[in-house]
Amino acid sequence: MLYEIRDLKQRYGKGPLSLDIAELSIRSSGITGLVGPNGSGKSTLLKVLSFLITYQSGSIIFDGLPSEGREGAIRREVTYLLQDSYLLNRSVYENIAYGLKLRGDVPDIKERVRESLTQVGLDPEKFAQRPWYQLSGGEVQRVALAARLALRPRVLLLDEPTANVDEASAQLVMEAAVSAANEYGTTVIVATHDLAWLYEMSTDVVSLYRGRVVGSGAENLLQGKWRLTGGYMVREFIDGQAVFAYQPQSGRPNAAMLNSAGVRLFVERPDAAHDMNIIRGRIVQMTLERATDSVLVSIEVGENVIKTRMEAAELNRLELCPSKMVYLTFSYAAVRWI
Ligand SMILES: Nc1ncnc2c1ncn2[C@@H]1O[C@H](COP(=O)(O)OP(=O)(O)OP(=O)(O)O)[C@@H](O)[C@H]1O
Repeated sequence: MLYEIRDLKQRYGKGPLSLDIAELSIRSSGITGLVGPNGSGKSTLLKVLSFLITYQSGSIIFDGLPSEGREGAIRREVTYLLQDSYLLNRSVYENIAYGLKLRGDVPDIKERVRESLTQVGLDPEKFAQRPWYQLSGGEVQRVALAARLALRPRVLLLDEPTANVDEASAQLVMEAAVSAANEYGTTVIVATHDLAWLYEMSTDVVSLYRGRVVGSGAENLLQGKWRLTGGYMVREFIDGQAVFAYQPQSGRPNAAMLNSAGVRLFVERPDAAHDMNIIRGRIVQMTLERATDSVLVSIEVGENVIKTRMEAAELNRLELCPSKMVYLTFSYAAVRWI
């Protein structure tokens, strides 16, 4: 494991806790996707992992040793790419060479710049001497990534790296990050809403909600208005369908998680069963998931998307494909309160 976090609490000023993580491990050379609604703490966690901000309590073990007192040294091994990158007011070449020159330990800077430009899909002959203002938004983001890859970082932290770039650039950014993990053993951690990152590229997924780690990604967050009716919790969707769950044991329910493992799909309406939800939805996406080698199926139900994993053979047997209507079943007990 590269990071081992225990009992970490972080808040900005006198505000509420923005991170409250009992335990989280991030393995070396993997691609970890961070997922969660806006404000759930993804960017804050990236900043903590890069030691750019401090936390109030808890501990982080980095590479087997406590991080306390080593923050400066760790910061040199970690590099951080934001959603919108800024380049120095110089050529592409100078932007990438800058960090290498600061380090002073790279014998062939020219070659390293060429390699990293090629890695992000930019032809060095065409791009190296271009000034920054002759680049598109997607190219700026790729040059910024190339500048980080050139450093061969131990850890590459990416915060919504493909949110504001064209589709081709987004694909190249993803591929470059994956190749850094595979070729140089870089540990990649990416905060994103992009399902392709999360389920095609990631080897691990961490789900955050209100600063806490609530699962490993394929859980479904059923936010919104739940009401208590006849001893059950009920959540109505805009299409008139409703989902039932047992009441939480204690405390006020915030949001509900439905683990994808509890969801089954049928083409024909299955028979009703005791304390079992049966709802209808449309398949909107199917993604081969690298980490598990199964297929993640996303089904739209009212204003929600519910995800479930299936074996490819089972998908073929049921002849499922995007746009097909299906029935989903899950027991009332499959809904967990967080
Ligand atoms: N500099 C700051 N000062 C005060 N509060 C902050 C600061 N940055 C973030 N927060 C708060 O910390 C919480 C977590 O925010 P964070 O940006 O980490 O979430 P996020 O999951 O990255 O959200 P998004 O997907 O919108 O980027 C939020 O409640 C946010 O308002």
